[in-house]
Amino acid sequence: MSGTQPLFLGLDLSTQQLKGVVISENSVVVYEAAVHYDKDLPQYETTNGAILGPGDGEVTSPVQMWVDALTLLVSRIKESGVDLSKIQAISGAGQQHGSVYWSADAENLLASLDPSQSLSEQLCPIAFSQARSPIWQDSSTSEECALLEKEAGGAQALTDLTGSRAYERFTGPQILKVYGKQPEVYAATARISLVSSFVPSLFLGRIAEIEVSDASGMNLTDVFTGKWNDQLLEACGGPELRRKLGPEPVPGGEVLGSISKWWVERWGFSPDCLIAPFTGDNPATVVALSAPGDALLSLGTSTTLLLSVPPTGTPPKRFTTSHLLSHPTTLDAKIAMLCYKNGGLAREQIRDEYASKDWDRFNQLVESTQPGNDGYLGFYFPLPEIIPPNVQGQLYFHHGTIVQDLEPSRQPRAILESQLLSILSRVEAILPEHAPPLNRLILSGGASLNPAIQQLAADLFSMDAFVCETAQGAGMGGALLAKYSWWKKRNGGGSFEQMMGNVAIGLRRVASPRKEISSIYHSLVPRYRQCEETVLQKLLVA
Ligand SMILES: Nc1ncnc2c1ncn2[C@@H]1O[C@H](COP(=O)(O)OP(=O)(O)O)[C@@H](O)[C@H]1O
Ligand SMILES: O=C(CO)[C@@H](O)[C@H](O)COP(=O)(O)O
Repeated sequence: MSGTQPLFLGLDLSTQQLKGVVISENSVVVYEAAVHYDKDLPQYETTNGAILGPGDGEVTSPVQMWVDALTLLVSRIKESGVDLSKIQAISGAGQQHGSVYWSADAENLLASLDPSQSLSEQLCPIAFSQARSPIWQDSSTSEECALLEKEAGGAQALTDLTGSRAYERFTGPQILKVYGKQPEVYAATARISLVSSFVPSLFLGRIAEIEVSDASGMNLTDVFTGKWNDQLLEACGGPELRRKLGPEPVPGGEVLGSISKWWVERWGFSPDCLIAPFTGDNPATVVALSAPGDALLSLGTSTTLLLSVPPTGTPPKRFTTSHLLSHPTTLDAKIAMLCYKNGGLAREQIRDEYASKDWDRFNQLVESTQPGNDGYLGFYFPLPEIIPPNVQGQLYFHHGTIVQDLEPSRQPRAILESQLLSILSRVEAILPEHAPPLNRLILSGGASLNPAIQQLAADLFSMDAFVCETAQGAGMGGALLAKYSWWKKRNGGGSFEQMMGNVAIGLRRVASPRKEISSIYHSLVPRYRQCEETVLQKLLVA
């Protein structure tokens, strides 16, 4: 497959799957594949890629499952006919915030991998001081968040410095929990990786540097310089944390090194294949699919709204209710983000309960009801939510008054409308003053190919909605970052935009807003806000 031309591999180790996108030099998708953790690796007994508990709010994933997923994915890519020796560079993305704890043996083991044995056999469990990694769905660190905000001088002060107030899922509070509550694990931990720096470590044969944009989801860096902040490091892990995290974060598109011998000898990769830093799945999607003026709605396990903030002389405002992230390839640019935990899985629960576990039936019900749902609104938070923080449960309203029940046929529309109205009610506030007005809605992630969701999103945000040729926006971003590292090495430098040149990633318009329906949604925002106030009073869990 793909003749003699150079290929680039982008991986995305996300919540439910590990995905891979192979692109050609002109950025066309040559092959995509995925390993679904629950289905393909059932021995790890995950549900939607994760394990809940044993502690309250704890959510983890087995590190060995991710190691096995990587080799299974590479075997699928190879079996499909892709010539692995043509892959010039590998980069990718990881679900944000999750952390991997390496033991003191890890560096040596990674450096001396034996091609006659599997990665899993050689690394698991000995290379890790914790067999399970806390992931972004974890909400067990409220105590640590309060401590960190106090240390930083309050929630706003921490937000001004790092781009976010302390969030339970952010890696700083997660590390503080290990430091404070499992001192023996902390002491046995030589290095800590993000999910995004864990995967390139397996390719490099050494522990990889953390990438600057994903580092800004830790509450440990200055969002403007991209550097570790000593006060925050000390607060989350004492004097040893700097060493455990490794060097200062690196920008995307750098060359970290070449692929290790294990991959060359066992799989047939070229010894010259470059390994570039992986970033977070959300920043990777921004890099691949959007520009300032786009609202990017990622509909994966989480639902996230991402805005690319162009460089400017004035630093953008930081809000305690949203995130500002460093940008993977442009130090002065930023990414504004809203993230919801109850996204895809909450929609799936409604599909299973009221639409016979079938998306077509779900869509029929959406289409058989009217925009605005005749005054009904539903709020759905099976897991403790991020926005609004720490609410859990379900609540229905009719014209702003709580009602006990909602007809089954109205449920699919109710969940879509309330999830998206939550974003609409916030998006204006997080758009920085100097950013261009929003004029395109880009959809990505598993639900982005659903036509009922496409139309409802276009109507609700009053923008044309577009999708990419692949729903794997983060994998595509990874592949482009891989190509960028290769291109930059060949050209002796240059920006990501220069590398992209005139080759725009193909976006297809899938829905256009209908004016009369958009105005119904806009008029619903005050009512939505009023109901959300009630939700905060009734469903707050912490
Ligand atoms: N036709 C569809 N309509 C709505 N949602 C869908 C559809 N197909 C898949 N999904 C959703 O996509 C989600 C997975 O998306 P994906 O972007 O792969 O997630 P992640 O990257 O977090 O692993 C699933 O939870 C599923 O609910
Ligand atoms: O926590 C966040 C962002 O802050 C999540 O968006 C994770 O990055 C997981 O992403 P998906 O697996 O849902 O794409």
